[in-house]
Amino acid sequence: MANKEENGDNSRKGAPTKSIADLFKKLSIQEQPESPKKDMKDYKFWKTQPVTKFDESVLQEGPIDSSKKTSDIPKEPFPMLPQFEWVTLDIDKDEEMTQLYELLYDHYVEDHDSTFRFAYNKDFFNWALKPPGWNKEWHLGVRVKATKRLVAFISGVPANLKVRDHQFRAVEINFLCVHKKLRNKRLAPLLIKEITRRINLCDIWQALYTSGTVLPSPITVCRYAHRPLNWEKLYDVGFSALPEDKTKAQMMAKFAISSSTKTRGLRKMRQTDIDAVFDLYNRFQKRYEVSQEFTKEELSHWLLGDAHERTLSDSDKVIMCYVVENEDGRITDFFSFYILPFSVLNRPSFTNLGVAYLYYYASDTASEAESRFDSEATKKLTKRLESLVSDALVLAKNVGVDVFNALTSQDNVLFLEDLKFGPGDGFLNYYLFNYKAFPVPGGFDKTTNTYDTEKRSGMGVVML
Ligand SMILES: CCCCCCCCCCCCCC(=O)SCCNC(=O)CCNC(=O)[C@H](O)C(C)(C)COP(=O)(O)OP(=O)(O)OC[C@H]1O[C@@H](n2cnc3c(N)ncnc32)[C@H](O)[C@@H]1OP(=O)(O)O
Repeated sequence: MANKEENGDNSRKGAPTKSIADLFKKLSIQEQPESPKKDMKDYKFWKTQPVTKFDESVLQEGPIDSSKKTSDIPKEPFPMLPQFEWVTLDIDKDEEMTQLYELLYDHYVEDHDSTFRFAYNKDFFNWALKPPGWNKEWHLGVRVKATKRLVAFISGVPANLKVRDHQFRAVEINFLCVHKKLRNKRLAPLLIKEITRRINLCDIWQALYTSGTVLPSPITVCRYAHRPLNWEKLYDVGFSALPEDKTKAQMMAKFAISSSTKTRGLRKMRQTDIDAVFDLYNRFQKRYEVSQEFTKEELSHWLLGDAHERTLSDSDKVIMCYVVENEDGRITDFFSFYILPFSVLNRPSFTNLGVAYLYYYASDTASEAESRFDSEATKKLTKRLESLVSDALVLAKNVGVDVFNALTSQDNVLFLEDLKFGPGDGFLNYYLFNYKAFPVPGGFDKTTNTYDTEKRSGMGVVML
């Protein structure tokens, strides 16, 4: 397993100042799960919301408050502070898309010395915010009345969730952001209440969201892992450091990636594969405790992107999906990853750092096994996932990705260590709004601080 040293934390030689784990932590994607949380009574906003309390033991799964009907929901927006106004952002308009991009670029991330930033772009937002059934009303912003400047945002997209045997309509909430100068003024609770109102009016009462911040109460916590693909560049931009006892050549050799893929029958997914991929996805995801039930149209969007995305060259794509077609023409596996680069500031030699995130995958391998945890089935699946994800690393590197990230969710812990993903320092909390659920394994063991290959994770959903 690549440890902190190998990823460069703490033991530094020369210029680099950050490690991969450190950087992603600073970018506030994550936070230690043990980070001090307040007493429940001090969550002035969250204690008023239908969420599981920290010390509450869940006896039965299901909605927390199912008493409300759409007719009970106010038709008018919540009152806004006098200098500000609500705005429903129209990201089909270039100007409004740019405002969103600028807000998030400057204020969403928290790299303290501002060397790296998420390089969001229009294609990414079109993919992330406009899946089938998207609702403009759920792209909610706040503007300064006098200048019309966009200073806060929150978004929701529709999702059908399955928590164990229960399926329900929900939304996924993402990109909550308040301008740095307006922090700690209770704008976030207002945004959350207003988006809840707009979603409730559509007769939807549950939501899934993730955050690095500890809130009442995570249903699971997953850990990030990082796999350097271009160690030398990561070193040059100050992203990775050189351990005292290693040479640059040794580090490059350690993280070397072959230039071609190995799986026979591997090719890009096409629209015509959707029936087979849909079937594979459903059979594979059934094995998890929390999953998302897609329509074929939704799955096409999430794996192939929208019509515009499909015309982009590989190096500009946001989402990439590959299938394995066997000799009989049957699709046996698929995997996907999405790309969200960082801008590198103050470094003349590089302007961008390619970052990919493992997304959905499925395999026929061992699918006939009665239990997900059957030992023979696990062995076979481990081997298969190792080959598939190795190929994903090759493909990502070929389109300019420098570091490949994965969580400990899905079945990822089966291959992370062997494929040299270094465990990150940070964690991602998953939350359900207005739904009580038993805890879900997150894929790492807090007591031994290792990937939990025994229980693995029950979280099948990948959030952006
Ligand atoms: C049915 C439909 C339901 C739909 C809604 C479902 C719920 C969706 C929930 C949202 C899911 C978002 C998913 C993502 O996008 S997670 C990404 C969050 N964004 C960032 O980290 C970007 C940088 N940070 C910021 O822009 C601000 O610091 C934010 C906006 C995060 C808070 O702004 P600010 O720092 O100026 O604070 P405040 O004075 O306005 O408000 C303070 C209150 O806000 C609570 N707080 C702090 N951080 C978060 C957080 N990440 N999720 C939920 N609540 C959070 C905090 O505990 C306190 O409440 P309480 O402690 O007093 O109780």
